[in-house]
Amino acid sequence: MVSPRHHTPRADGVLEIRVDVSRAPSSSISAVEGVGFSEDPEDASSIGVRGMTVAFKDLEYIVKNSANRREKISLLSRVSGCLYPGQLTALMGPSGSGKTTLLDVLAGRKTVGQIRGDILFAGHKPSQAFLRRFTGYVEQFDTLLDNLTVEEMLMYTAELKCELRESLGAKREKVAAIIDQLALGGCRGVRIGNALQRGISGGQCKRTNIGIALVTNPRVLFLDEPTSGLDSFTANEVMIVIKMLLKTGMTICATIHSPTPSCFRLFDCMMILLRGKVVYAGPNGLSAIHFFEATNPSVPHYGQQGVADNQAEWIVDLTTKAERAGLADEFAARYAESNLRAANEEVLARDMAERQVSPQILKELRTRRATVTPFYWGVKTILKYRMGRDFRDPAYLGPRVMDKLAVALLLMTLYWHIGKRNFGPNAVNIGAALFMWTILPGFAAAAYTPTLVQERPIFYRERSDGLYKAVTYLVAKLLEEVIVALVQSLIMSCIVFFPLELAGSWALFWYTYFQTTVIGILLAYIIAGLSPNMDVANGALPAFVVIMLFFVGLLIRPQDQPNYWHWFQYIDFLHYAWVAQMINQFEHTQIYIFLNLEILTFYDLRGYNKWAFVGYEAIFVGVFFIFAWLALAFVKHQKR
Ligand SMILES: Nc1ncnc2c1ncn2[C@@H]1O[C@H](COP(=O)(O)OP(=O)(O)OP(=O)(O)O)[C@@H](O)[C@H]1O
Repeated sequence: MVSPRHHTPRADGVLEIRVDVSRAPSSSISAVEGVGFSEDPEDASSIGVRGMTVAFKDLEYIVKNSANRREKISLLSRVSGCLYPGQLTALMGPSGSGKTTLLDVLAGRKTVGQIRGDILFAGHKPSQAFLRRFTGYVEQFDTLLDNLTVEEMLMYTAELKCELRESLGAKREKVAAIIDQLALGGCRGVRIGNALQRGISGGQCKRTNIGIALVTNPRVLFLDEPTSGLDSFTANEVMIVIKMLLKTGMTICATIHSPTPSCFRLFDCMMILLRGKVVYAGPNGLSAIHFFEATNPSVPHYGQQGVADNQAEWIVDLTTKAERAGLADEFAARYAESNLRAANEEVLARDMAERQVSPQILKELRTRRATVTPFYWGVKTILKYRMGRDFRDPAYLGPRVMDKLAVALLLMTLYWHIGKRNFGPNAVNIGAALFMWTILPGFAAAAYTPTLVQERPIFYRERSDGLYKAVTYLVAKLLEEVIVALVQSLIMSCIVFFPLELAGSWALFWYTYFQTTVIGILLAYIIAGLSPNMDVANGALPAFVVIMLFFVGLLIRPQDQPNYWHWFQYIDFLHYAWVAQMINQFEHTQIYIFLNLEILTFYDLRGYNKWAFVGYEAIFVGVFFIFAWLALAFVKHQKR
């Protein structure tokens, strides 16, 4: 895109665009006057700059039309342009014009659709891992962990995103510098909070999100509506902070809908889209206004009475009205035929040419590793920052402990000393008590779905940022739950086993319950991973558990089940758990129930090894773990 430094206003106020291609940013050293930004880190380190030219040509983005799934539509049409180091570029246009779509395409964040055209970073096609590791993307909506303070959130990201060889001290210094740079010092120790429990302000949230993107010193920073939802003062404050980042030579591109005049002035260049087509690409401000006035004689003149009297408003008014009047194609055609476009194309041709870059940059551009920290480090860091806070949060512990405690107390009081009354019909009651004890972790698994479903935007953002792999997140979440389950199961099994005076091994009684809880957690993760939202998860989990209850063995004996349902008991982990508990209870007694049938014989369980059933159930831990991983890693609910 022709940079502002290549424009001169004429005496009559009309912008004359003089392109000196030989001086336009094009090679490894950009020719932005007076700045001398470099794409070579060796040079960069000496002058502290890190930008990179992003050139894109004839971009098309094709998706299935959501209004008619049999039809395909193009949301971007032949979009070409360039982003330069040390420059702040605005992507403007009315709502729905394709700004976020273009930003996502450039940043490699699209998960659906087909992209055509070329996108080059420093003249080279980047790997997907490069985009995750060396570019920053600030989403429109905040994706922060509300339990952490601002400083913890940044340290958490730094520990997951920076190379292990960087010391903790160096990461702390980096975070301190970011806090300073983003003027977050006043709230560094304040909890981020959420809509219900207020923490930091909206502007501080936005700056914390920017801080997260800055942790690894990105070469290119993409921001989606960085000022949306902020009052004009806070919006200006955030934009000034972004503008300051240009000092490092970073390449920055932000979508912006209706900027305040002060925000608008901070942009160096802009690209305006209408219905996915470029209608202007060039310097910001008067240059754009003069372009529209010169190419569309019918547009109201800037400064004319009754017309918006600030540049940003004039441009927003013009483009929005043009879009609503169905003039998007006409505006796009005028840009396509303009000298400005021809000049832009000439500069772009230079920017697209493959250039020599340092081996270090080439290595970055070709990297295949989006995540730099190893699996164990990821698990440790997630637990370090999240677990302590969660364990102190009653809203976290409550659903994991209280429901089980209530049922355990009910079992204790309802079946008090039942194990002592070892006669016929009472054995059926003992079997029922063991049944309730066995199925409790199945129903209680409902407590584990919300965390995964609600955290999904954060999980997707952190994965896109290359913080960890799906398996790291899964193991960390599971370990955190397993610690609670371990303590909870030890207490509950004592509350139930001893007051009921049950027979057999307490270890089996406890361990089977604990193992069933772990399988329940994994089942909840599978369902959370497959469900598009909480409503589906809430409906699916109890439905699945209820189906499993029928095949546990108590409600209908396996030998009485019709052949076509017989297979189900083998995939019902609760069946194995209950059988193990029943054998544990009755293997050394001979209690006769209906028709003088001994209880284990009645259920066809006599002669089996109880620990074998514990072992069969253990297979579900492995199988469900794999399913949970597949669901988290490959089922994409984010369609962008
Ligand atoms: N699958 C789809 N089928 C049809 N239209 C779609 C599809 N996906 C996106 N769109 C449309 O593409 C357009 C571009 O969306 P995008 O989010 O990029 O707009 P935007 O300019 O960023 O808008 P805003 O300023 O409101 O965020 C919108 O009009 C949207 O409705």
